[in-house]
Amino acid sequence: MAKTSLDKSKIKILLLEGVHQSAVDNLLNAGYTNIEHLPTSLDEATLIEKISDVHFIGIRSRTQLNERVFEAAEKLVAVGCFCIGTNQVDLDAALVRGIPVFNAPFSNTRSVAELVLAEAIMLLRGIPEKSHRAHQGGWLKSAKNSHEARGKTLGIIGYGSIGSQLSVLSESLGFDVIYYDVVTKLAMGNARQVASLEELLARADVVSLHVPDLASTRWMIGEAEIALMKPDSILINASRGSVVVIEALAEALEAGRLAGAAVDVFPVEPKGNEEEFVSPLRGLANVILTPHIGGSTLEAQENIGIEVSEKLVTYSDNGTTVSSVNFPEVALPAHPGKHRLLHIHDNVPGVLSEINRVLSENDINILGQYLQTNERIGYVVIDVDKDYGTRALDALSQVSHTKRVRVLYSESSFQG
Ligand SMILES: NC(=O)c1ccc[n+]([C@@H]2O[C@H](COP(=O)([O-])OP(=O)(O)OC[C@H]3O[C@@H](n4cnc5c(N)ncnc54)[C@H](O)[C@@H]3O)[C@@H](O)[C@H]2O)c1
Ligand SMILES: O=C(O)CC[C@@H](O)C(=O)O
Repeated sequence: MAKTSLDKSKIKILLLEGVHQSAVDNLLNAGYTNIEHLPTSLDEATLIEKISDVHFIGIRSRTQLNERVFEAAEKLVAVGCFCIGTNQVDLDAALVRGIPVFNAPFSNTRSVAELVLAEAIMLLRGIPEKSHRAHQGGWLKSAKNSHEARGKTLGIIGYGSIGSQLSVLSESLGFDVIYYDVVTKLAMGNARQVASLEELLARADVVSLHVPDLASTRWMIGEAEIALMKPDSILINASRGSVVVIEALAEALEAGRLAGAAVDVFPVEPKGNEEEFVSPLRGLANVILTPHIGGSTLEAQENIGIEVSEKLVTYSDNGTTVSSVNFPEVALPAHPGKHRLLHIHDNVPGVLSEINRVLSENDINILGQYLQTNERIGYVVIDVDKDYGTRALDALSQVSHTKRVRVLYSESSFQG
C-alpha cells in the first residue's frame, strides 16, 4: 500500500516516446519541475529499473506497461497515454494497484480521418504505383484502374470518433457511406448502418477499419473476410495491427484480388526509427505503407500534450478522475481552504463505514465526501477542515482493503 509524503517539486514525471513539448510546458506551469523527457520508448528491463521512483508516466503506443512493469512501479500514481489507444497498458494491473490511466480520446481523430480519406483517393487512382514508376524514370500515363471517388461506396468498420468523422468528410467528396458497428450508431449525413460485417464487405469499394484492439476485433479481417470483398476493392487499416491478418492481405494483393491497400499499423512494429520495418506488404504495387503516423500531426500532438498533461495535473492537484479509462470517475470541486484525503480500496462491503469510523475516532472533521466505485475498486474523496498532519494518512492506511492513500493540501501540494 502506497503512502508517502511529497512536495510537488519532488514528484517525478517520466515522459517517453517524444511526447509533445506542450505537455512539459503545462506540467512546469503547474509547478511540476521534476520531469524526465525522453524521445523514445524503453525496453522492458530499462523501464522496470527506471519506473521504481516514478510518480507519473506519460507514454504513446510503443511502451508496454504490463504486469511486470506495474509490479516494479511502487510509487506510480497515474499513467497518461498521449494517444487514443490504451491497449499497450494492462489496465487491470493498473486498476488493482489503484492507478488511474488517462488518454486523449479525440485529439488526433481529425488527423486520422484526413489521412484515410487522402489514401482512399490516392488508391482509387493507383497513385502509389504511378508515383513509384515516375521516381524510377517510368511514365505510367493511363486511366486503366483509375477511378473517381464520387459515387463509390466507402464501408467504415467501427463508427466511433474516427469512423464517424471520416464519414462526414468522405460524403462531402461524393462517397456513398455505409458502416458496420456492434452498437447502433446515429448516422452522420446520408450514411447508412448495415446489419453485418459480411454485408459491408460485399458492398464497399473501399473498406476502412476503425475499431479498437479488443478480443472481438483481433484478426477480424482474414482470408475469409477478404474473399467476401468486391474484386478490385481497397482495404485501409489505420486502427490496430492486430485487426488484419497481414499475410492474408498480402496474398490477396499479390493475387490481384484487391486493387490496393493502405496500412498504418502492423502486428509487429519497429521499436524505433532505427529498426528495420519487416512486412510481407513491402514492395507490393498500389500499397501505401506508413509508420503508424495516422495521428502524428503537429496539431494533434500539441493538443494531446495539453489534454493528457492537464488530466494528470488535475488528478494530482485535485483528485478528479473524469475520463479515466479504467477508474471510477469522480468530478471534484476545487478545495480552497480545505484539505483533501483520497482513499482507494478494494470494492468490498464495509470499507466506507470503516473509513468514517477511523476518522471519527481520530477526531478528524469531515466537510464533504465523494464516493465512486466500479466492480473492482472504490474511490473515496474526503474534504477535511484542517491539516491533521500524518494523523489522517496513518488512520486511513489502517482501514482494511486499502490500496492507496493520498493527502492534497489546500494549496495543492501533494502527498501520495
Ligand atoms: N493510426 C493511428 O495513428 C491511430 C490514431 C488514433 C486512433 N487509432 C486507433 O483507431 C481506432 C478507433 O479509434 P476511435 O477513436 O474511433 O475509437 P472509438 O472507440 O471512438 O470507436 C470505435 C468504434 O468501434 C466499434 N466497435 C467495437 N468493436 C467492434 C466490432 N467488433 N465490430 C464493429 N465495430 C466495433 C465501437 O462500437 C465504436 O463505435 C482505435 O483502435 C485507435 O487505437 C489509430
Ligand atoms: O502516437 C502514437 O504512438 C499512437 C497513435 C494512435 O495509434 C493512437 O492510439 O492515438
